[in-house]
Parts: sequence; C-alpha cells; structure tokens
Amino acid sequence: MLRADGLTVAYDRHRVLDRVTISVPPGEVTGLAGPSGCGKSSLARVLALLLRPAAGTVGVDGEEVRRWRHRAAPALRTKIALIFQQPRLAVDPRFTLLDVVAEPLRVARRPLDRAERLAEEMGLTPDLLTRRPHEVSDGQLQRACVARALTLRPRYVICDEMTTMLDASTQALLVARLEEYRRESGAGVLAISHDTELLDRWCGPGATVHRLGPAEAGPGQADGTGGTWTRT
Ligand SMILES: Nc1ncnc2c1ncn2[C@@H]1O[C@H](COP(=O)(O)OP(=O)(O)OP(=O)(O)O)[C@@H](O)[C@H]1O
Repeated sequence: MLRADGLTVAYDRHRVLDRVTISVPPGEVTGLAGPSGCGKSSLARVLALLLRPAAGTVGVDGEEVRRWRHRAAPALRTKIALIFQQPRLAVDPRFTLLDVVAEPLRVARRPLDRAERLAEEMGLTPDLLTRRPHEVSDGQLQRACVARALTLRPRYVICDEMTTMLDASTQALLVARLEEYRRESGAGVLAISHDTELLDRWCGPGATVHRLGPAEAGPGQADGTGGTWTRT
C-alpha cells in the first residue's frame, strides 16, 4: 500500500493541502479528482517522494519515508513512478526518445534492452526512437514517458493529468497500456484528473475516487470528511 496520512503541503507558508489522507492499494486503480489549483499535483509529488510535506507521513508497503527527493532511498524511490501532465517539461530536450525511455535503467545501471521492448509495446517505431522531443508530437512523447515509467517495474504508478492534452485515441492507448501493466504486475495506479468522465471510464465499479476541494474553499481537505466516494 502507498499511503499518505495527515499530509499538509505549504509553499511559503501558503497551505495548499491540509491534513490529507489517501491510500493507493496495490493491484487497483484509485482515482483523485478536483478542480485546477486544488493541490492534485502537489499531492502527486509528495506520494512520488519528490516533495517533502510540511506535516504528515508517507508509507510505502509499510515502510515510513524519512528522506525525500534525491536523498530518499533508491529502493523506495524506484517503487513509485510519476507520469507528468506535460511531457515536454519532463524530459531532457537533448535526449532521443530511446534515451528518454532508457534513462531510469541507465541511472540504475541495469541492462538497457528492456527499454526498446517497452517502447515497441507503446507503438514507438525505430524511426521515432531516434528523434528528439522537438521532432515528435506530444502524444508520441507521452508514449515514451509512459514506457519510461514502467522500465523499473514500479509497484505504484501515479498518472498526473497524463492525457489532458491528448486526443481520445492516444488517451485510450495510454490508459490501456497502464491497465495491462497493472493487471500483469499487480501494481497500484493513482489516476489523477479534473476530468471526472475520464476517471469514470478508467476506475471501474467499486473503485475509490478521492476528491480534493476547490482552491477557493481553502486548502484541499482530506478524504474521510466527505471527500471520497466509491464508484458503484
Ligand atoms: N512550487 C510552487 N511554489 C509555489 N506555489 C506553488 C508551487 N506549486 C504549486 N503551487 C501552488 O499550489 C496550488 C496547488 O497547485 P497544484 O499544481 O498542486 O494544483 P493542481 O490541482 O494540480 O492544479 P492543476 O489541475 O491546474 O494542475 C496552486 O495555487 C499553485 O499555484
């Protein structure tokens, strides 16, 4: 289980999350909805161990996180993959698409051959893999980012507005690939979107969808206070 308890996140003393509690069980899709600015990406960054909360705890499979960002233990860090909304801000512009997919393997000093296989499964042709980010479409780049996210076989995948900028067919392809990975690996997926129709389609019956409150209502409130519902 990936779990955050009583999370508070503040930027320069401005609180954007206030005592938020959320669980992402392995093998399931959990939804997170909420309007723009309510703190969804901030919560995603904390759960991916990239941002230290002002208060609260994060636990990964029962182990409480004590170090954050690059100081977080690699064994914990690689258990969680984060897919960002804007792929162009999430990749090194000098890399080819194959470099993008292979980056986590290179950093972890693992064999690189898995990168090509994952890229191929995402429909990225050998020609596309030699191109740099400015030579491909947003959808093609996001496909590379999804392949990259799966290279180290994460136990949890956080998808932060992953398909917001993309057309319906690319959206369906990315969601289908993540669903396939979830089923074969037993990974837990956190699907984050302001688009409740997308969450309806992605999170099946019985799935839990958490809702963060609108920004104007103050810091995002925790589930368990009426902010969570279960799809039926
Ligand atoms: N690094 C930062 N420094 C200062 N303020 C920030 C920072 N990151 C986010 N914020 C502010 O925190 C609030 C929540 O932002 P966040 O990106 O987490 O919301 P969101 O729900 O993901 O929004 P969106 O759906 O528009 O991406 C916003 O008011 C934003 O301006």
